[in-house]
Amino acid sequence: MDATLGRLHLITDARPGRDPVGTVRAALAAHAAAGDAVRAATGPLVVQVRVEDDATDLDAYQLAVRVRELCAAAGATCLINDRLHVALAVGADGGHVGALDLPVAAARRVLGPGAILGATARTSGVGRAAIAGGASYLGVGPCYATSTKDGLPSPLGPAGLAAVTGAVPVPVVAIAGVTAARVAELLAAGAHGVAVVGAVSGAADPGRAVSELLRELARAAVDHDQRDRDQHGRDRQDDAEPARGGVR
Ligand SMILES: Cc1ncc(COP(=O)(O)OP(=O)(O)O)c(N)n1
Ligand SMILES: Cc1ncsc1CCOP(=O)(O)O
Ligand SMILES: [Mg+2]
Repeated sequence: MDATLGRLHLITDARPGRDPVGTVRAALAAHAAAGDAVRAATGPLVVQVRVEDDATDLDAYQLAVRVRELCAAAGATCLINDRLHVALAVGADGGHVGALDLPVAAARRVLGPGAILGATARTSGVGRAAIAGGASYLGVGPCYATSTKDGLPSPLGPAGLAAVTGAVPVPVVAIAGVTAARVAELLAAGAHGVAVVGAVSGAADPGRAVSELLRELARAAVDHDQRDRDQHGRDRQDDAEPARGGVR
């Protein structure tokens, strides 16, 4: 697992009437104000710059420049959705591609070996192919119904998510319809983290929404690590004990 990939991915909401830069500022402030334990468990905030499909490259670039500056000053990770030339132009940490974007292997060639590269996958087969092409994490969804993107297939739910997380060796970020209340079940299904648009952009207080998401992610990650340690402890004990009826 990539230890440096943060668990909370905030995707910008660039629909008319939204304030993506203000929301990013509020999110970065909430992350900075979170306790040390929460920040240690959740890692750096990841901000993914996503604009509407019909936005111009100039719009995308101008938003990306501002978000990249804010992220750099705060130690956050900045990724660019779809438009990898914009990622290169602003010096982002990486990018995210899906089925209608550059193929993953081509995206890897564009971004170079050191960049973070996310790829969308709804199945383990697509996920494995993306990893073979150079993806460093997978965005898996829609996990639940969402109102911020049209035309998606039916939601995978935690069971569909688990079918992917159980089959791949890279961090999985659960997306669509994610709320703080759903974080625990998503991490229990094997997700490393979550990506959100509406839960933060549509909140009355985006900073507070980020604080709640971080708190739930930290709690679930710590629970999950503890379960892992317990399980490995049991495995070690089982290995040490001779099989029943065996020679003692
Ligand atoms: C973390 C994460 N997961 C999935 C997506 C969706 O990417 P894609 O399928 O290419 O759809 P668009 O976002 O480009 O409309 C994502 N952006 N981030
Ligand atoms: C970009 C994207 N891809 C799948 S859902 C989505 C938007 C995020 O969904 P939500 O607003 O429900 O967090
Ligand atoms: Mg895309």
